[in-house]
Amino acid sequence: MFFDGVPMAAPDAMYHLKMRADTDTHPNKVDLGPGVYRNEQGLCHELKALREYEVNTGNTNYLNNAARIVLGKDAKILEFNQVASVQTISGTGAVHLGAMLLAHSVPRMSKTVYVGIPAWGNYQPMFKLAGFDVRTYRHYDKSTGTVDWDAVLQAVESAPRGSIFILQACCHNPTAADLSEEQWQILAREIKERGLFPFFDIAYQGMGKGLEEDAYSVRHFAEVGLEMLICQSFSKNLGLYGERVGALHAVCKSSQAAAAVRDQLRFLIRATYSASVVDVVTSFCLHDL
Ligand SMILES: Cc1ncc(COP(=O)(O)O)c(C=O)c1O
Repeated sequence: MFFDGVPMAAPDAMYHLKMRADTDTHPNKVDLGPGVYRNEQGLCHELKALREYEVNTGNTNYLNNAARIVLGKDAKILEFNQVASVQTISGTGAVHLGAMLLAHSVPRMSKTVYVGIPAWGNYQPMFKLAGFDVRTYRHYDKSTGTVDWDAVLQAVESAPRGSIFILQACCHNPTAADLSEEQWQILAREIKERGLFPFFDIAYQGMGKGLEEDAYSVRHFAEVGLEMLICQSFSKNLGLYGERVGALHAVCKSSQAAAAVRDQLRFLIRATYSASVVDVVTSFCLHDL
């Protein structure tokens, strides 16, 4: 009786495409959907960029290494304990937890989120579920095949103070159109001046120009002193899709603020899926980078 009136949920184009691909019986079928490629031996392809990266800290702690990979080995904010990091259920779990944190645990946070379109299809449903008002602007100019920079700037200039901007740090999904370093610098300046909040998603670090170059935006924003969230996925770059390995980092202004944000994240994780499983699947991968 209660469930009788439940309508079907909104269709998901990706899900239907996957269903059709799964049932396709073509003998030469190749599934490129999940963004994890296998080599001739059927093993996950390891990226050179990752193999070359060394975490010379002598520290095998997963979260510490994950933070160093995205923020840089010598990031001052890490030294000063200004970053609250938690393990998440991959990149998607990081975006979800980040949205929950901003919605429920940060009293001063705005309820308005900006997303440049086209975008990864999960941002809008996740932020709407968390109670945000999602506004869109044009990220991509089809006629030039590049970022619609004027539209990006216009969105930033017209957004109410405190608005959240979802930013893909590299390898933009689905357009592959990334901002240049100079554009990231301008954007950081604008975001800072206008009191906006950057919400970074980095799901492909190492798969664009290189592990360090792909994190330029995040590191620059940290360097100029912006608070932000960073959603990190190791699904594609470490070939750990099935294991759901990710992290959420909150860059704060002080170690005291970071401790409080970490505690709020602990609370949200406990209320959602109980615990983070740190150092189980992952430490061996990151240790060997
Ligand atoms: C831009 C972007 N962010 C986040 C994710 C989520 O990644 P994960 O598979 O680690 O949940 C994806 C996956 O396709 C993505 O393309």
